[in-house]
Amino acid sequence: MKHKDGLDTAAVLLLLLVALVVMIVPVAMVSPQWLIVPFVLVAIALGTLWYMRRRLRTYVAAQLCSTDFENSRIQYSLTGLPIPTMLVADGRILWYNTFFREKVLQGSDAVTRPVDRVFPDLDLAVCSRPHGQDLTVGDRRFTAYAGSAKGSRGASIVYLVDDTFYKQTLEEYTESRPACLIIVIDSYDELFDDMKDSEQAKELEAINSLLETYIGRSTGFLRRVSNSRYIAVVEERDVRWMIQERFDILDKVRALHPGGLTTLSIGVGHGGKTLQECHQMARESIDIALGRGGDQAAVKTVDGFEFYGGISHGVEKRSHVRSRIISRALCDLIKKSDSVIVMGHRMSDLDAVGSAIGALRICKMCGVPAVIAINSDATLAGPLLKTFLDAGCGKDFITPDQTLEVITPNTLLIVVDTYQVRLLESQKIYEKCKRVVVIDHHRMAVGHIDRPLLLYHEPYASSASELICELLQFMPKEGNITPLEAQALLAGIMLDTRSFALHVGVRTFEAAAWLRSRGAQTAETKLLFNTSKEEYEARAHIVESAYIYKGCAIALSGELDAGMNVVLPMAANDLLTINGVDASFVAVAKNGGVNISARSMGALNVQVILEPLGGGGHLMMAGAQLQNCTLDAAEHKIREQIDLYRASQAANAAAAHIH
Ligand SMILES: Nc1ncnc2c1ncn2[C@@H]1O[C@@H]2COP(=O)(O)O[C@H]3[C@@H](O)[C@H](n4cnc5c(N)ncnc54)O[C@@H]3COP(=O)(O)O[C@H]2[C@H]1O
Ligand SMILES: [Mn+2]
Repeated sequence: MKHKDGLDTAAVLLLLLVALVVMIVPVAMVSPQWLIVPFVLVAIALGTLWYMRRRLRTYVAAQLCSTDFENSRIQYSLTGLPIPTMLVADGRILWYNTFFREKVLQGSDAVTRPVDRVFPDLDLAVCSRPHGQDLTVGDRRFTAYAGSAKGSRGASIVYLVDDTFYKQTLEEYTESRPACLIIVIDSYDELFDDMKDSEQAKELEAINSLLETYIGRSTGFLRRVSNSRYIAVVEERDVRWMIQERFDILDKVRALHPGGLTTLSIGVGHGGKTLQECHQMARESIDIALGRGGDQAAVKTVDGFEFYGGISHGVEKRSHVRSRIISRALCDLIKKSDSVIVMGHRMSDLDAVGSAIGALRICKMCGVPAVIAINSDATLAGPLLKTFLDAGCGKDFITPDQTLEVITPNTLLIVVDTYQVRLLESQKIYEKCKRVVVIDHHRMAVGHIDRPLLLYHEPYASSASELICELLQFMPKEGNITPLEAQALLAGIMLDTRSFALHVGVRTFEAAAWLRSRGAQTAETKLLFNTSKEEYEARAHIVESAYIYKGCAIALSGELDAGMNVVLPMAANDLLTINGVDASFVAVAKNGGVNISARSMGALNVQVILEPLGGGGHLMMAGAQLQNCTLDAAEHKIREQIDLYRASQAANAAAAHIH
């Protein structure tokens, strides 16, 4: 019936056309003004054609795609093929078989229509490749293959293989891969110890119901496995939205208390081959999340770790018992060694050298030969080193290369004040020493020393010197540190706490009091921080040039004279004393790169801000060294990270407001 309509229309149109031609010639000759009539008629004809194009197409399709093929062997061979097939020429659809009409076009017609209108995603060039092209039409999924049709010039044949089932299955497979989450309530014991049972129950119920709703959104389940620990097994699709929402459960739990008392840490393992592997990855992730101070999510991926959150202060969580155990274990390890090398981070500072001196004392008390490996020409602790050299302790300090000859398989390396391989004073020593101990207080970051024999890592301690003090206090009184050594350790603590202003806990004062009892003089210690007049001037100059951006002081400076490195961190400290400054960033050009020192009063986490730039450190003290970078680029990067940080802070405040 439809086809007949099409035929009628065509006949009518043809008649109209003939009538037109017959009319135009005499009219044009006699009275040209009447030419308007044929033009109107042409317009009507075209309009009708446009209006009827659908039916016309159906008609043409019926003519072309019918089952009689007097003229085409291609069509003949393709019609019987049980695969949807079409012929395309000059970007238009020329022909298709009945399967195509039914399966792909759902019974409608598309002959003569442009291919890119009917299938906007179809790319013939891509289809011609061996793997074809993925094509979605309606709710069906196809793979389209194309080839040139022999015998019909320039035309291509397009086959569509309907693999909806396989593609959906594959998608479902990837989406439903297992993933594991380990969730820990940070400082659970400290938090719940002083609470009444009823308060505990209320607190737990709030956390539980938040967690249950969160995991309830997923396809998986949640189990509490110990007082402070939960395990959730979910699917890849869930991890995706969790990452997309940047684990906002952290914010919700933090918002339970105005002061952010309750926080969570989450370790995520996904993408592993088995559930077991994912669980292992989640365990590694939670370790690093806790090692960085908690209140954050760590996700282990193939390329390493990614971190989300982590904007609040950690809660101090240490015990004397642990220090005693570590102290004994360290002594055992030292006594089992032929020799010990103590080493800090590159560009050693008072804390690195001070804690190294303390560690050296432990070795001496264990009766094992030991040295400190240090580059005395690249140090920020010049005055301290000089004091020791003047006191006749020169043989305790040797350059890293000199130690290489004496290293045996039984040499112990004690790394202090850093946990990162790339920041070590000497990579060579690290590579050569099989047995390593790490004593550090920095938040853990990617690229840390792998599997040390012993790890004394307390992100809540003020300094490495404080940690060493704790260990020394469990050693016998006789033969313990000398007054000069006590001074070195005190200097280390004072440096990292900015003279007891920041990051001090009860334990810091305990350590300082003990050092005092061992003969450390505060006034003399303070002298170790003195600088030359030139350094003082350079520092004042940098401070002068600073400007405030979103509550952060930013100062830039060209290259400083050699040996003036200490000016950079000192200027950053100075800037913090300005009213209304939450954090300071000082960037100084150095050997074609830029060194950055950042300090904060605690309202901002400068570690989080500098980590994307390849730096790190602490909540209140961080640094970064950018290679091949101009000052302008460094400034831009710093401001970019401040923007991001401030934005996430604002988002957090909003979340806290809702609760
Ligand atoms: N690429 C990177 N990746 C990961 N972490 C990185 C890093 N670059 C720097 N850091 C960390 O950031 C912290 C701050 O470094 P910054 O050089 O500003 O500041 C250092 C040091 O330059 C500064 N300093 C040294 N002598 C000083 C003095 N006489 N007066 C004032 N400050 C001094 O005291 C700070 C001691 O900080 P601390 O050793 O605990 O921790 C350091 C360092 O370990
Ligand atoms: Mn240090």
